[in-house]
Amino acid sequence: MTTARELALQVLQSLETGKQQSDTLLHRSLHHSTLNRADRALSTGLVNGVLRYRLQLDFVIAQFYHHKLEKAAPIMKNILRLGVYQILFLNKVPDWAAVNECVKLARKYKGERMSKLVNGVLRKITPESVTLDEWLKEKKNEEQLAVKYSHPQWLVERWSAAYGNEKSEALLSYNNQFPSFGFRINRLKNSAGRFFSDPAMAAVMHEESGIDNIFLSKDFNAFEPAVIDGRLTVQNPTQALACLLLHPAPGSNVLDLCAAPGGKATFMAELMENRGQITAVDRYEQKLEKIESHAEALGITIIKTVMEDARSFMPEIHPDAILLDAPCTGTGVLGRRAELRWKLNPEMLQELLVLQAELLDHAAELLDENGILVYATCSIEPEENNLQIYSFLRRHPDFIADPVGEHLPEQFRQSNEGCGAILTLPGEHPGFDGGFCQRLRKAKG
Ligand SMILES: C[S@@+](CC[C@H](N)C(=O)[O-])C[C@H]1O[C@@H](n2cnc3c(N)ncnc32)[C@H](O)[C@@H]1O
Repeated sequence: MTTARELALQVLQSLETGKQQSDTLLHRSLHHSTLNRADRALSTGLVNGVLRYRLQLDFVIAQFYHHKLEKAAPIMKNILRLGVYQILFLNKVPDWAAVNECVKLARKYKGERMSKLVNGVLRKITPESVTLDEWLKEKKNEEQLAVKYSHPQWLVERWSAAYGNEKSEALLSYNNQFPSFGFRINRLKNSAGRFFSDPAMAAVMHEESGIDNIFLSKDFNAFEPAVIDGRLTVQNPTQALACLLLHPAPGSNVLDLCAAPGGKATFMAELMENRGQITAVDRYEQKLEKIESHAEALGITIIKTVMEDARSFMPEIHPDAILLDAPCTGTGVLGRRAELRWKLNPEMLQELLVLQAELLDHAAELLDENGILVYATCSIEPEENNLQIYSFLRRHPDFIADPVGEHLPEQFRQSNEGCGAILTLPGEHPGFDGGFCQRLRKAKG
């Protein structure tokens, strides 16, 4: 039988070669396993922990491993990472148990000689023998932070430059915490009062997010049945802000240019009381199927999906409003997507900036006078957010920033009223991911 640690190792190994995300792989492996609840939680915690802390774990292993770690087989690195993660971060697992289990895995997958090597390295690693501060004290500040919070150094340097050292350290720390889930109550089927009059739902730990009909909870499983039957949608409150900024009226005609998997399209349909039309464009057929099944579960009938490149899509009539939730680096959601921080690089950012500008330019052409354009990202990089908008406004003097309006919670209205933009940094507002949204209006047709 596959143990919790072996399952975690298998998921980590699949990530080395495949293109799928860790949560998809974990979900699939757990679905087919016979592990009990505690072991499932252990596998999940190990995969997420090893992915997040990879840089720090490798730094620690390198102090005790007397060969070139880069040259070790990926499975050896992953077994060592699993061992060190348990020793340093999981207080409930005794060190000897962590070591023994990793030695067994090394024996099974790499033979006796490698199991001895794993044993030799892991036995030397204890919370006392790991003196990170001492090892790092000669390094420059950004390098220290990169290892301490296990983030790529180029990102640490960007955030220190953009937000200063203190804020940047708070962001790094937040990204290693277990974030809450946001749940949106489907107002087409329910009110918040009615939803929580169900004693099974009321009994689960949850808190208000500050946005009507959206609450936060760490307990995904307890709310899953309500997600399946369409009373709830999983949505972080930051994602909801972009829809509230647009706030389409019932009966209006909205174009959602990068729509899948449909979290925002379905929220806009709920705000529109399922009256009017939302054209949901995305490039990928499989992703559009997700919007369709999502809308069906929620009882939404006004979303029409279109598979096309949003840089050339031409609607039959000009819409009243466009939501452009652009592809982005996702640096506002690194706490939620454990491996994403290692997949990003500065070249990718440059490519995305070009794509975002092209999408914005095409969206601008599709609006008539007084048409509304809301641009959103789940990034906290200024180039993808306010700087992207400054360039857009320079290229399109017919657009102006539009006030954020009364549909937003008070805390987001205060300082943002005039500029029409909201930036949330991860952890700054409890439960809110990082992200950006901007409301623009075409002043001249
Ligand atoms: C940030 S996600 C959108 C999330 C979505 N708005 C939601 O709330 O669920 C960006 C989407 O843009 C799509 N995309 C990327 N490039 C595109 C393009 N050139 N044309 C249309 N869609 C594109 C991706 O497939 C992805 O689904």
